[in-house]
Amino acid sequence: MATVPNTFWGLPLTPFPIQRRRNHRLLLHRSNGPSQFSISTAQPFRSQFVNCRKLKRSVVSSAYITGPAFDAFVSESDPKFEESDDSLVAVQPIEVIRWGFIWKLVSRHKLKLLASVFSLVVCTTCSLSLPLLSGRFFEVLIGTRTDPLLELLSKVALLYTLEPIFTIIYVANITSIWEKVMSSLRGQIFRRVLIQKIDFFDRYKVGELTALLTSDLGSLKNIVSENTSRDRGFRALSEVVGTLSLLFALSPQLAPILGLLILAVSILVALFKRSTVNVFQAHGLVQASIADSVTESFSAIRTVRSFSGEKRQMSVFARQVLEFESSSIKIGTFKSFHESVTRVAIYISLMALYCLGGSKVKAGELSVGIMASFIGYTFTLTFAVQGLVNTFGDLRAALAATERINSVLSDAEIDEALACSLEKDMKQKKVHDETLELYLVNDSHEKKQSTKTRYMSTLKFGSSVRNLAETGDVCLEDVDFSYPVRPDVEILRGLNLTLKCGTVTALVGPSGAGKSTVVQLLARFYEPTRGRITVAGEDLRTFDKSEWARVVSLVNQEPVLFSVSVGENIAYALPDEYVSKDDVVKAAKAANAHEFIISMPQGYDTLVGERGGLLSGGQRQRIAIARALLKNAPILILDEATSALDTISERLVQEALDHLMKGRTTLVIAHRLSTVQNADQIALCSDGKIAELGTHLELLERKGQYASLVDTQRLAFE
Ligand SMILES: Nc1ncnc2c1ncn2[C@@H]1O[C@H](COP(=O)(O)OP(=O)(O)OP(=O)(O)O)[C@@H](O)[C@H]1O
Repeated sequence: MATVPNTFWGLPLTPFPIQRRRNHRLLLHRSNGPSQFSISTAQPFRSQFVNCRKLKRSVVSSAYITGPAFDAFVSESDPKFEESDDSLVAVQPIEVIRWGFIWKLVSRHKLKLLASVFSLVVCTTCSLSLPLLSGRFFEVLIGTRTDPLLELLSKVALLYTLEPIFTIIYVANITSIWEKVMSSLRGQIFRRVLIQKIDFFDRYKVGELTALLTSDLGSLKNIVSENTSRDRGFRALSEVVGTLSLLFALSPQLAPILGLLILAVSILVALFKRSTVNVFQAHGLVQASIADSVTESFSAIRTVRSFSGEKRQMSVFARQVLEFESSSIKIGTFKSFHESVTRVAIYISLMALYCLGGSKVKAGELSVGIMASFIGYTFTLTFAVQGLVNTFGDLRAALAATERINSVLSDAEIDEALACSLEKDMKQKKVHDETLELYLVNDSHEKKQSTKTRYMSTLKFGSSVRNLAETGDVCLEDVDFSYPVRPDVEILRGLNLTLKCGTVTALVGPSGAGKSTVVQLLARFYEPTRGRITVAGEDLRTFDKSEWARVVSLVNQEPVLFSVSVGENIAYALPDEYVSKDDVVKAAKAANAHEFIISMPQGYDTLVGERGGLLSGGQRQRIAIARALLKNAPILILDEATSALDTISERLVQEALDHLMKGRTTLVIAHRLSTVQNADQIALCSDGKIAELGTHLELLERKGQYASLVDTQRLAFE
């Protein structure tokens, strides 16, 4: 990684408008300095897509289509529906956390694994040798054994020295392996959430999704990180196995007693495991809802304040905390009950050992030393078994959490077109950031992967998408649409609309008519349930999704900014490319944003706060416009601001928008008369279709819905 001094964004200055620099293998990273970014040169990605070249090419004429199979407009053949084997594989859900996958991640660290196993064996051998030596020591003291005391003591001292040293080696290695596995899993889960279809985000709350990556994954992490001590996890398991083997070797008559003890405890563990599944699952859900409630309260703090809603939020939070409390108490009760029963079983076994072992010693069938060792081993076994019980409790919680993660992130909900685009981008090394190595684990079902890759090979991307978008009309043809969360409510019904290349189309209509829905379809957040969208006559679904995102700029009424600096927010226009400070400044100037940016304390380095909360509405708008200018996409979708901007701010925003719209195929959800009047065509959306289409004067003359909207000022005209 090299740091480029004296430049704000790190690259030589380039003329505006911004040219897309596909050859640069550079990415921005925030460095410590106030006004410079360090640049990482591209690291070659270890390709996870080894199957790509081996693909059958028999279906290259097909395209990957995420819409319904019955779409009569899709002329090209689609392997998803042609090849029954592959299609079956494609719809089988693959769990994001599978034991096979975890093992694959663990086995990447063979040396550390070997060191862990070796140190575990040494630690266990040391621990298990001590009761044996104690028995001998006892026999030497009472004179039944003649071993030199010093030799015995030095053996004990050696064990006391080795055990802590190998404990360090064991804990350090196993922790390091597991933390790396957890990082990969975190990455996989985050990626899996990111590539879900948009309606997934309509169904799950942010808090619930956050909980998957925090508390749920935390439970999985605890299986190892909370179980590295002597009386937990693998060490406990190895001590149980080792102790039992030693006991059987020392006294085959007494060992079954302790064997019974283990059996009793194991049965209890199994019963505990079965009885607590639901309790742990419910506990996880309550925990997630607490996270959700906190996120919601704090992110909507201004709304809470404005309604004096603090008491209500406190009451909602308190209800959830009390639920959490009662579920935690329930779990505690289960644990305590289980612990007591386990202890009773152990005490009974110990009593049996004292009685039986004592009588054998008295009868001369067992030496005092072995009996003493037995008592020592019984305690070792007691602690180890108890530790195992606790580990099983953690395992239970981890299994419940894993089940929750898998059920939420079933890959049936993945936006396959987006997933394919992302994979292709990484395959073609368009994304250059060594931190992304975290995601380069081939977790896919191989057969499914090859099906996906075949789809990928048929998508239009790169310059072909850009050329089509720059030269062709965008047409919505007979589009029907229902939101997946409400499939029975038809929002669009046979909507037809052509956005002529390089012109401005104003979309107007009453609230709830479906204007924003049209925008969401054009942005490909959703796919039409019937009909199609074409660009220069080509079905949009045959386009690579990421490439489509690169040729469309969306500017919302209330743009959301990231909680980074102003400059970084503008540079987000080209997230995978290197952006020079000059490019950013030019875009900001064209968006009438430069003056207010440089008047801020740290200029372009000023942080904008969460969701841009430290800026005014007009400033946020202008930064969003600068971002769109920098993106320089040929298609522009604009939701005009209705918020009460002051006159100066509104003029500045309007000028910036005029600049932005120039020469682009633009769809604007229009709220201002000036925008509507200046548009090349006006489309009136009503009842899920375009009811009227024409220029301002044409539509006024028609004296239809548009004319009455203008009369009643319901377009929020100036
Ligand atoms: N994510 C969603 N899931 C389910 N239904 C939705 C979703 N978004 C919008 N709707 C519904 O779709 C219908 C059309 O909404 P849309 O936002 O497209 O209207 P609009 O014309 O843009 O309205 P406005 O001018 O008030 O913004 C509404 O009835 C709305 O409730």
